[in-house]
Amino acid sequence: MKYLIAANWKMHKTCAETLDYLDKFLPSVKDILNVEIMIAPPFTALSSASIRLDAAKKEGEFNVKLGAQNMYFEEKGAFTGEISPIMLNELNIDYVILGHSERRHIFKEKDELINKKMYSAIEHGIRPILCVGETIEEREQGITLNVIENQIRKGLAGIEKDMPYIDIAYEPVWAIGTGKTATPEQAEEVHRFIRSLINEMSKGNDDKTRILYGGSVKPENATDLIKQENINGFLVGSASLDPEKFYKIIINSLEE
Ligand SMILES: O=C(CO)COP(=O)(O)O
Repeated sequence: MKYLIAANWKMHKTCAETLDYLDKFLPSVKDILNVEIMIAPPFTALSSASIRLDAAKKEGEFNVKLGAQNMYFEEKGAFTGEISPIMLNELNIDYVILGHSERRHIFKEKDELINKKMYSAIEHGIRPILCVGETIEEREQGITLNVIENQIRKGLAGIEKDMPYIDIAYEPVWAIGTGKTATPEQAEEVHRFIRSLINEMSKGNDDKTRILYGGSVKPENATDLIKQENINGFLVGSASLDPEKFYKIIINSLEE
C-alpha cells in the first residue's frame, strides 16, 4: 500500500495563488513515486488546478492527485451553494474529504449526512477520506475510542464492503490548527484501534484503506509520526500552504 500525504488547504488560496503554488511545488516532487500526494484546494481553484495537473501528467510519470474538500450527495437539483459528484468527475477529481471536523462542528454535519456523501462518492468513483476525531472534552472524559467507533460505524454504515475504495483520517479536534500535535503514541493508540475496527467491519478486506493522521503535522514531527505502525500517511492543514514545508513533510515521511 502506497502511503498518502494529502494537503487540505481549507479556505485558503485564490486561483492565481494555487497556480503559483503548483509551479513551485510540482517540479520538486516529480520524481517521488513511492508515495501518493494529494492537494485539495478550494472549489474555485479546482478547475485551474486540474488543467495544470493534466499538463504536468503529460510531461511524464507523476504522482500528484487532486481532491475536493467536500461535496453534496445528490447529482443535481435545487441545493443552493452545493457541489455535486458529477461536477467533480468532470474535473478529474480523485479524492473528496468528508466529515472534516470543521464541517461537523461549524456547519453541523451529522454522521447520517456524511454517510450519504460517502456512499455517493464511491458510486461516482471518487475516493472518500472519512475524517473522524474527538474533542478535548471527550478525550478528558476517557471516551475517545467510543467517539471514534461511533463516527466510523455510522459513517461507513452499508458500505463496509467498499473498504478498498475508502481512506480514513484521524484528526483529534484539539490538535487541528492549534499547534498541539498528538504524540506518536497517542496517535498510534487510536490508529491501531481504527485498523482493528475496519478489519472487523470489512471482514479482513481493509488492506487498501490508509489511516491518515491530521492535526498540526509539520516537517519537524512527520518522521516520528510516520514511524508508527498504523499511521499510513497524513492530512496536512496549515503547513501544506507553503510548498516548501509540504515538500519537507513528504521527504521526512519517506525517510522511514
Ligand atoms: O484539519 C487538518 C487537516 O484536514 C489539520 O489542520 P492543521 O494541520 O492546520 O492542524
